[in-house]
Amino acid sequence: MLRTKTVALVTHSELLRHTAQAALHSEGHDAKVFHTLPECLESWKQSRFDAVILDVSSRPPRDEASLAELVRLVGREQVWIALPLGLSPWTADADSLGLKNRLTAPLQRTALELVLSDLSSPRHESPAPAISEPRRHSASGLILEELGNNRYFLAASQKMMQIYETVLLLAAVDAPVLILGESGSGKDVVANLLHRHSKRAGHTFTSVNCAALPPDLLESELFGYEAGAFTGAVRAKSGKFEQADKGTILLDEIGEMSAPMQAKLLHVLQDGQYSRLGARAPSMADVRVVSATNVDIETAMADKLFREDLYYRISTFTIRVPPLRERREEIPYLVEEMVKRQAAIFQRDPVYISPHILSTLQEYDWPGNLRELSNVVIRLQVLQGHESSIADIERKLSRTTIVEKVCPVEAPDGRASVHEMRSIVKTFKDQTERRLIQQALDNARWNRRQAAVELRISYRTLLYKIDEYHLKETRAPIRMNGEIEGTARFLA
Ligand SMILES: Nc1ncnc2c1ncn2[C@@H]1O[C@H](COP(=O)(O)OP(=O)(O)OP(=O)(O)O)[C@@H](O)[C@H]1O
Repeated sequence: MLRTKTVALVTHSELLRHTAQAALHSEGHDAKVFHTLPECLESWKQSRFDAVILDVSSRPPRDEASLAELVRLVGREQVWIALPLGLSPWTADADSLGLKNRLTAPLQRTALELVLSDLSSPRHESPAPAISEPRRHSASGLILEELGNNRYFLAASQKMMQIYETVLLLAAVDAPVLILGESGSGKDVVANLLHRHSKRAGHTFTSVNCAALPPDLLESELFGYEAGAFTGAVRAKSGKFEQADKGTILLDEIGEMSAPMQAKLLHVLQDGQYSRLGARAPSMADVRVVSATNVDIETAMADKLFREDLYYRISTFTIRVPPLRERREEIPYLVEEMVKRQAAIFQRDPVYISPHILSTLQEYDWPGNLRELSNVVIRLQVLQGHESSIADIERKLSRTTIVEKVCPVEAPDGRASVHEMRSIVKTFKDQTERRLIQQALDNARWNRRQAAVELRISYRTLLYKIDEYHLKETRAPIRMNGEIEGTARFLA
């Protein structure tokens, strides 16, 4: 049976205090919350706890001596430190004390769950160093795998960890895989990972964007051509299927492949043979075919835009990569990794990402997924964490909030028509205008001329607006003697 654990949390954040207590209690554990390290140390002397989480982002006073003492008493393995992204003096303390258990601030509930699952793991029965393996960083619970050319696969959410497990399973079988997901969500990365874990890893991984080329060009790109196969084909050229011999080919954006090309590809997949354009004899294709698309392939089939028989050929297994907005808990880890890599590229220190920026990044919906996130991180690195780097995102976020407030009910098809959008914008404009005018009038104690000057509109316009918005004096008028009507009566 799982033993109840007591986790000490050093934080200044009330929100985290509540989240942590709720998370720990719901799992049947105890939480002790302290504001400072000395308080935590003092309590340890009374009764011990199983782990300490130090939340540095809430800016507790820095206290190296107490931290060192706590680490000595509690044990390095039992201390987790939640560091903000980028450089922080606490990072140096954590380094010098050899603290390997690091979490990313602001702390999330999932991070607490990680600490708990780590506490329940066998390594805590017989303490062993928490040094991360090259691939799995058990302390922070993420998977980070290099794919070459500064590309990597990072998984820190349950959903992406499951994808990683699925990829390992599918890598062992040589069957076609179809990867679905929005643009920029990481389909290419997943295909690459699949290749690297397969027995084909020693051979080429290549990808072809099926939407980028017209059918004829795509055919020669995939299968190659012989000299003289068409005007301009001076020399023979190998195609991607040939170049990827014994390796893996990714047919990216397959959902947008033309009908004639779909028919040709189907033949290749059925017979395992392809022919260079103009060739007399076919060649054998020893290639694993992985396909990817962001098109809704089922709708494409229903609309007769995608062949059903081809679909069944390419989709023995299907992996759905979730959009970033469905795995927001991963954003701090992704940002940290991206910052680290961008800093190395720009030969600068990793930029400090403030908790405010990080929470903004976590709130945003990321229609461009990780590609968009990566661009924002580049901006942050170049502009040294200046908040202007995320001005666009903040604008889009506030726009969403306004629309949600003004039009909380979604249209049946989930979209708002142009007409609805106009009316939303007008409602919002009217509400704001009304509020501003009311405020100016109140400030001017309903002296209309003064309010008009303040609002920089004409007196006539103001009168018109008062009428239009049915504005009324909300304060009691001031009498000539300076007493407010009513108040004077009350006092009397
Ligand atoms: N799990 C991940 N870990 C680290 N980086 C990732 C991950 N997923 C995606 N990326 C990065 O995000 C960017 C977009 O990823 P990728 O090209 O794989 O997306 P995609 O779904 O294939 O996009 P498209 O549909 O536009 O081809 C790349 O820079 C990639 O390295």
